[in-house]
Amino acid sequence: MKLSELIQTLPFISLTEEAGEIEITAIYTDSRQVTPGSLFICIEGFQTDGHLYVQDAIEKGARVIIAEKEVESKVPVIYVNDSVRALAIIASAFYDSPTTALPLIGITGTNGKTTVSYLLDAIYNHFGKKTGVIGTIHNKVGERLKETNNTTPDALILQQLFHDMRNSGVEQVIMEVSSHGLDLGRVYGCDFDTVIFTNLSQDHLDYHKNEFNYFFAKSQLFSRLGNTYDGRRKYSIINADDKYVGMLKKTSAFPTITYGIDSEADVMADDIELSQDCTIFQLKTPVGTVKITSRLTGKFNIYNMLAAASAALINDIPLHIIKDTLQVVPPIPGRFETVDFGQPFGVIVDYAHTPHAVKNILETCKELKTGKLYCVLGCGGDRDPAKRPLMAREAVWHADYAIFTSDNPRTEDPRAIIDDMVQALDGYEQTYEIIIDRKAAIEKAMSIAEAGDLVVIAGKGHETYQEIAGEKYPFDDRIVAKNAFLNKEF
Ligand SMILES: CC(=O)N[C@H]1[C@@H](OP(=O)(O)OP(=O)(O)OC[C@H]2O[C@@H](n3ccc(=O)[nH]c3=O)[C@H](O)[C@@H]2O)O[C@H](CO)[C@@H](O)[C@@H]1O[C@H](C)C(=O)N[C@@H](C)C(=O)N[C@H](CCC(=O)O)C(=O)O
Ligand SMILES: Nc1ncnc2c1ncn2[C@@H]1O[C@H](COP(=O)(O)OP(=O)(O)OP(=O)(O)O)[C@@H](O)[C@H]1O
Ligand SMILES: N[C@H](CCC[C@H](N)C(=O)O)C(=O)O
Ligand SMILES: [Mg+2]
Repeated sequence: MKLSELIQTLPFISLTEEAGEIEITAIYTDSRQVTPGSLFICIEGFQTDGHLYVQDAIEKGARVIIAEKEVESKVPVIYVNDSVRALAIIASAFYDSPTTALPLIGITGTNGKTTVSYLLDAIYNHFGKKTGVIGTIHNKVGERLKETNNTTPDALILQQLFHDMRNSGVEQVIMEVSSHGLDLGRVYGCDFDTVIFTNLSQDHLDYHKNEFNYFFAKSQLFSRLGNTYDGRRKYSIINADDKYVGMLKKTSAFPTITYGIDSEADVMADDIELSQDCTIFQLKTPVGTVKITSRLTGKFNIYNMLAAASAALINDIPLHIIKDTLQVVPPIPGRFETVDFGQPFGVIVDYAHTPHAVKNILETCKELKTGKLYCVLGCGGDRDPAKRPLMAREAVWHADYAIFTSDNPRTEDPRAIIDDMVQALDGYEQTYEIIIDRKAAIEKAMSIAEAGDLVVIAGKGHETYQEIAGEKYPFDDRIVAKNAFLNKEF
């Protein structure tokens, strides 16, 4: 594509006629990947600054540089005031604005995004639509799975994915939109049709600094709905039981549908029965009421089902398809995943990594066990330290006994993370212990649990690695628990 076409919507750019004719073969933000004939965009990051790698990019064949700060270059440089926004505009243009031709659902909120995306994927597939999914566990184009580093990838990867989806005949895209994704401009240029809010509670304060900024980042998904008034039907779907419902309704540029259990809402759940392996409730919608028996457990999963059902209904998926799907959809990997290897007690692996999620999972489990409730829990390194004591407090408040251990320490000292967790647990010393090594902590829980007890292994869910001192090692809570039990002597 010609450079002049790629940058035509960037403000205040003047190009010589000759430069405008340059054919751009690819776009990169990482100099290490640059190929001949490409355009390199300098992005200032958290670890380093893309402006430092201009020479590297040129040596590898970059023909044009986009920069925010002055750089030395023998090839044309286009200066912009916001490289991240320029990246989104250029990537969208390079890949022919794929989201204008792809119905796009965006899901945001502290907890539940992955679960809602799985549910919607299953509903759309059951309805016969080919889907694309972008989220924490993987990205998916039809049946093809692609690995991912981020819940919401940067604009370049996103537009490449959308392009791939459009070329592969995807009819519906379902995407998790993280607060980082919104705040760091990764979703500039995405034309959302339906946006969903699950809930908001404490997380990521290391990045956002306070809850208002965190909320503001999330709320952008709702104001961003208003990008185009081209006749496409657009809706926001909001949790009526969350304290932010009022503010989000005001922010939303298009009609709002609410869902809830306690507050009056358009889509509601009633007559709820929870057990360890199923959930029963009446799904009440403006087009009828149906009874749902789902394999997803926990009150919080009813909210996830309501969110998915609301988004599907408003997009004309018949209620019977929604019901049939919710009845058969299997538990989401690492989300309230029951691990059964013949042991006489229950084991649940769950991705709870916020105070609210730890509280929810343990409150649900309290109702489901007949014996004691154990919780194995750690907190991630290089992530919001403010949530650590709150997560630990929820664990000792709601479990009979907690074992505090490592999650992904990343670049932090594992012991220091646990010290942060236990700093405000005076008076609870008899109800927890510390075992830094996660495998040993799980083994301990497996060795003390007895018939009727329930062990919740929280924080890592589906993850198949543990990141220690910047290195990723194979680690899967489900396998470690199983091996610990099978090697156990009774
Ligand atoms: C803190 C953060 O968000 N970092 C993201 C960021 O990386 P960074 O800022 O560290 O990048 P950097 O290493 O400083 O590099 C700056 C620039 O120089 C370039 N560079 C670098 C070296 C070189 O030799 N040549 C070169 O050109 C890089 O390609 C980059 O363009 O840009 C990368 C590419 O887009 C992201 O993958 C990376 O996410 C990291 C992996 C991360 O852990 N992010 C977390 C905090 C995150 O975003 N989480 C959210 C929410 C999760 C949830 O709750 O669901 C998510 O959406 O994943
Ligand atoms: N609707 C909900 N309300 C509160 N907690 C929930 C809800 N749904 C899931 N959880 C809890 O949060 C954990 C993570 O769920 P899920 O992966 O669906 O959320 P997410 O928003 O995608 O998280 P992440 O931001 O890390 O990707 C679950 O394992 C469960 O403990
Ligand atoms: N998306 C979340 C995942 C946290 C999972 C937990 N296992 C950790 O490593 O902290 C984050 O990046 O904050
Ligand atoms: Mg997720």
